[in-house]
Amino acid sequence: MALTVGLRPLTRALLRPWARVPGAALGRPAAGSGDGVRCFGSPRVLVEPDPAAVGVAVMKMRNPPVNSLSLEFLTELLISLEKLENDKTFRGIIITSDCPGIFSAGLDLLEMYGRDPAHCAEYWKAVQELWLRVYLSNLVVIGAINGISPAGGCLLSLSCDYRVLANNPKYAIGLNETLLGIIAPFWFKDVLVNTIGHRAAERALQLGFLFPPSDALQVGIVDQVVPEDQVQSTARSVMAQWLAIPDHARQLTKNLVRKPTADRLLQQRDADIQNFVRFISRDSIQKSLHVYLEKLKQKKG
Ligand SMILES: CCCC/C=C\CC(=O)SCCNC(=O)CCNC(=O)[C@H](O)C(C)(C)COP(=O)(O)OP(=O)(O)OC[C@H]1O[C@@H](n2cnc3c(N)ncnc32)[C@H](O)[C@@H]1OP(=O)(O)O
Repeated sequence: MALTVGLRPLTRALLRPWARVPGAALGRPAAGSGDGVRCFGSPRVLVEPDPAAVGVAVMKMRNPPVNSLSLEFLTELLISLEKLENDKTFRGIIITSDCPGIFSAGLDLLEMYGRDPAHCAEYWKAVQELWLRVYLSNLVVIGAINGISPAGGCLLSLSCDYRVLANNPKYAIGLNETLLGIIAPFWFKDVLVNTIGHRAAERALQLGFLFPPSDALQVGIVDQVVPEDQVQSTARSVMAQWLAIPDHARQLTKNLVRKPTADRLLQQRDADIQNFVRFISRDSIQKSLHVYLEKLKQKKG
């Protein structure tokens, strides 16, 4: 899949420090790992082969405190995913979090608040890019959702082929954009509609529902809810089932199902960026973000 990234300077800047992280150089055996065992990643994205499953990589997101999807973090995720996609050793990835109780807090509000239009445009391009990369991946992508997953975190989860959520009432998942006074873009909406159906998506989106595990399972925004200590093992068993299907048949079928949705964005990426920049730059939207950020701060104090 040839995707235009437009992130090259940042990508290059990010690649350099990796070489300085012992055992973290992409595609090279890690220090302390056995010969030929690939263990790679970046400061915020830990990627390791699953020791219990051949051809499976576990990608752990580690951008504390809440795995918010900053531009740097998105870029690291993109690079890791691209490397995995190109590494014929791997047929599947399990995406999970290294931040206790939080899968991902979604898009980084500080990338959208008080920023100039050029920054917002670059940021949105990276958000689009991550979605396309995960959604259209040739690999089997399983989400092992071990924490709360609002908005952009939910989109990332919805882009996986299968979602396993830990059964903890704090771990809600959903597209809660309206609660922030912002609007989920059409492609977020499309993915939700594809997953839970039109009527359920209509309610969930307008009301900004964050579904706790039992409701999430009932509405179908996740495929399975399991005790917290079984999330990884369940993801692994599900992966085995998906990997039992010949890759070419599964990949072409995935493409058949997902391409029309992806194409809707691919056909209007620039317009989508411009819409985002126009929308997010409005005074009223900046005020809403300010209020929401203040609420997050006050919650603490
Ligand atoms: C047209 C626009 C389309 C946009 C589409 C998608 C939008 C999004 O994805 S917007 C992001 C939506 N996310 C949320 O609503 C989640 C917000 N966060 C929370 O509810 C809580 O932080 C969370 C439940 C995830 C974790 O709670 P706690 O463990 O109690 O942590 P804190 O709330 O104290 O947060 C720690 C620290 O992180 C900052 N934070 C949290 N979320 C974000 C975020 N999404 N972006 C940037 N920063 C975030 C929070 O403010 C705290 O910062 P400090 O006070 O500086 O420590």
